[in-house]
Amino acid sequence: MAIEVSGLTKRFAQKRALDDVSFSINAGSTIALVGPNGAGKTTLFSILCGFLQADSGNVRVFGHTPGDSALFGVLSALPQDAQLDPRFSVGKQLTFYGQLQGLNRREAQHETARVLELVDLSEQLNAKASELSHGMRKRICIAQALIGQPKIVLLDEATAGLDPLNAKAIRSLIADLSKDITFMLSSHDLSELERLCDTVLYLEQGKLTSHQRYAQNESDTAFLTLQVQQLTEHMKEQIAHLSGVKNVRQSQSDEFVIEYDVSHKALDIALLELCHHHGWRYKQLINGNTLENQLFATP
Ligand SMILES: Nc1ncnc2c1ncn2[C@@H]1O[C@H](COP(=O)(O)OP(=O)(O)OP(=O)(O)O)[C@@H](O)[C@H]1O
Repeated sequence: MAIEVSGLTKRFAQKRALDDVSFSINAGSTIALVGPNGAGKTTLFSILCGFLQADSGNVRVFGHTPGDSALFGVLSALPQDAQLDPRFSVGKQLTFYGQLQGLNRREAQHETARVLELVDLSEQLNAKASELSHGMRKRICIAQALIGQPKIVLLDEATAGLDPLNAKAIRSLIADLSKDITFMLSSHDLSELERLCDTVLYLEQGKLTSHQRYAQNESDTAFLTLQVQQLTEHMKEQIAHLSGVKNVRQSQSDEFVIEYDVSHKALDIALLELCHHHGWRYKQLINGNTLENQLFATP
């Protein structure tokens, strides 16, 4: 088990930042930590890293108490407000960080080259952090979190404020590395999380209100999400009449979530034919039920 948390509570004065939180995560999972501002995500990260002490409850990371020296180099984190020192070169800072992890100078330099290549910034080895763009600095901070080949990496808002290309580069890197590393990602970008993660922890006012494996389907039910340009009368009823459809729910003003029997594999085609037949203009047809719809479904 990568992470086991039971009855975790953390207070700041009267405020319960985490309130009796329990969950467990298998090694190899990619976990989304979701929740509104102030929900307790950063507090949870800080406790897992050993930066903050819990008031009560039990927390284990690969069987160890957070902060235990056995987790040195095993767990690493990118804090939300991670900063590089503007005065020193990227290479110097990453090498220093590697040495702090117990590598000798040569090993640390080698490791610096490896992680810079991972984030596609090898040419910036001698650049000072102050000379880099925001996106580059963020990628360097991610490189720093990967030094020493950790088994679990916590990334708090790794792609916040990045342009689409930089964000995509980081997502691909996480997807590539997730075969060997357990990632826990906090983000407000649900579409990003649903592409990367197989498990979702949803925190709200310090409470874990949802802990689900985001496997699209392990039952005989599948989902399609249809977004249309404009809703027309009886659209919902007409979709519901298609063979295999179990339920149709309007999730947004222009969106339906269609639950259907998984044996009706050609329902997507039938749906597109129905759109064509009625002249409905659709924006997109998504295979599955979006994370947003799963978390914020209105009954
Ligand atoms: N050092 C602190 N002192 C006092 N209160 C704190 C402290 N750190 C966090 N809190 C409070 O604990 C609650 C949880 O904060 P936390 O930063 O963990 O939320 P978050 O989910 O990470 O929010 P965001 O999405 O805005 O980053 C908030 O009400 C916050 O005000």
